[in-house]
Amino acid sequence: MEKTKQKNKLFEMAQPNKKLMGVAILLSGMSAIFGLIIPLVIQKVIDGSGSRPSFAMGATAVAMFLLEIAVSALSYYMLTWIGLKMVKGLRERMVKKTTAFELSYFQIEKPGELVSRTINDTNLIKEFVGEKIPQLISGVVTLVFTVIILFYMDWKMSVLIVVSMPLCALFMLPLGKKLFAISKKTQDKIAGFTADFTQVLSAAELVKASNGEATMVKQMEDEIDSLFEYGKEEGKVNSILQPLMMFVVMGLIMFIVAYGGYRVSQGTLLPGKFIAFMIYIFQIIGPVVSFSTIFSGYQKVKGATERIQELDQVVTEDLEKGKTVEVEGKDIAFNNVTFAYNAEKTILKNISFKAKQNQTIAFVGPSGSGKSTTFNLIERFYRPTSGEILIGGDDVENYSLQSWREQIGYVPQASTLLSGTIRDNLTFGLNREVTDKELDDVMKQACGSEIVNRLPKGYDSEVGERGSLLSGGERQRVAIARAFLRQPKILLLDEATASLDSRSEKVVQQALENLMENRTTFVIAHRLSTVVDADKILFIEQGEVTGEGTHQELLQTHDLYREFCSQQLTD
Ligand SMILES: Nc1ncnc2c1ncn2[C@@H]1O[C@H](COP(=O)(O)OP(=O)(O)OP(=O)(O)O)[C@@H](O)[C@H]1O
Repeated sequence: MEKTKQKNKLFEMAQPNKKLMGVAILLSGMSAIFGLIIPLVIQKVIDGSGSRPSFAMGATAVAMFLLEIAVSALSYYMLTWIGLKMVKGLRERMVKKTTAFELSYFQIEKPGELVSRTINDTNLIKEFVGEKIPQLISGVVTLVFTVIILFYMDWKMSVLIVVSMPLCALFMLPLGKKLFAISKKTQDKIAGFTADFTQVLSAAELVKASNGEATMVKQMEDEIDSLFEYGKEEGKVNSILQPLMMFVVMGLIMFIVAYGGYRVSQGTLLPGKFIAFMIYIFQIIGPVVSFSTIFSGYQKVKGATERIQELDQVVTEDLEKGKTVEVEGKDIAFNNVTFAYNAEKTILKNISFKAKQNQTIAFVGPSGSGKSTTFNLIERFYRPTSGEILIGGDDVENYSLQSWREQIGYVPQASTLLSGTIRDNLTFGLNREVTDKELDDVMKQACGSEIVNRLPKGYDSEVGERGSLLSGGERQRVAIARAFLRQPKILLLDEATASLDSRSEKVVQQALENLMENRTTFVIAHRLSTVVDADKILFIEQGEVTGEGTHQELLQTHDLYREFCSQQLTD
């Protein structure tokens, strides 16, 4: 029961072209039948009533042979195509699905696991559909027809073969099962290895700065060692399985040759029939041997499908559900918002505040008090556990995520860029053509014209992996220009602490001030000038707003704020 369910799911997920698959299967069966006719023709040619082998018979054998090759090639190609198409569909589905996962998934799972599922697991499925299914179909057809023909030709010899088949299986089955167990462990290990290795590569800076190379190499070596051990185990089983299979098959053939030879010498079996019989035996050896690999292939595919299906359980975002939001002229408010990432700890407790259009609201407070979490809620990466976020008095949940996020420009503390060109980074996610004039304008507003002028290829210069070819200040300005290009109504700024030198900082600060003009801005403030200029400051301690007002008001009423200003804020 379970088996059928899994298989159905695979086909449901990958949606193969059923008609084409039917035709390919039919062709595969036909090629097997052509192959079976050939020995019969050969028998007729040899035993044909004492006369010379006829030309027509010879030509028929050759024609059958050519037909078998042509039909089998066509069916093989069609099934490979179907397999590839299934993998293409599965990969597209997985990429679409994984990019829609809620942010929390990426904060827990290792990205390498996903990469392994999308590449390795789907490849297993392709191999199964493209190689094992054709083998299975032509194998079954060949086996069934061969057994019928053999019985028709000589039942005594056929009984010998049919009885010995299950005996072969008896030897193979336990070894096949062992092989499956090893291959499953290997697949899991490969996924883990991919995950860890991807992580090491993406944290190269940290690894180098902490002299962590040796530790990482050691960790990778351990994984490579266990893959080596599994490989050796698999090799051992195979090294027994292959000769054993050969031994059994050769034993069977020798027995049949001896018995058949004896019958020919006694005159109870015609030589042509004997040769045809032997050809049939050779024809079914392949399929019988391949059944064991099909069995283990199916088990692997089952594992792969299960892993892919697990992804269906992950919660995804529906970007388009809801009305299109219009922010112009509306207040943004938190109404008694409480939030917890998990059951262990409540991070924000009953937060309420209101930002009028184009006001600047600054969040100040000790590290870990929940400032970035507030941003996460405004971006709607997470939902409040209770309470609501309002736009013009209406719950933001009523509006589509896509239209909401279109209204928000986010400039993080240390801007990470995508690998690609400056143009790619500026226009990323935009669904329209952008002219160089527009890019010039936004780079100017972001005080970044000189970055583009300096680079030989201008906007088409590569920024390197995560923007590593640019300086921190340059990356910031590209990120600010990106925000300008979107013309967002709401701005989320996470001010840099001390990562930039004073000249860069001044330029970046100027760019940010340009950006903040005529936008409702929420800023995690680390600078005195920002809090002095802010319309409202929210002092957050352990997830609670303990002070609210202008800089002057808080200076007078809030002891910790006063202390904070003198110790934590720069300039
Ligand atoms: N994805 C997450 N899952 C679980 N807990 C989290 C997650 N992100 C943050 N936290 C926890 O939530 C609390 C508030 O974190 P947050 O990043 O909002 O603080 P912050 O005020 O922005 O701190 P900082 O000024 O140091 O950036 C911290 O205790 C943190 O450990």
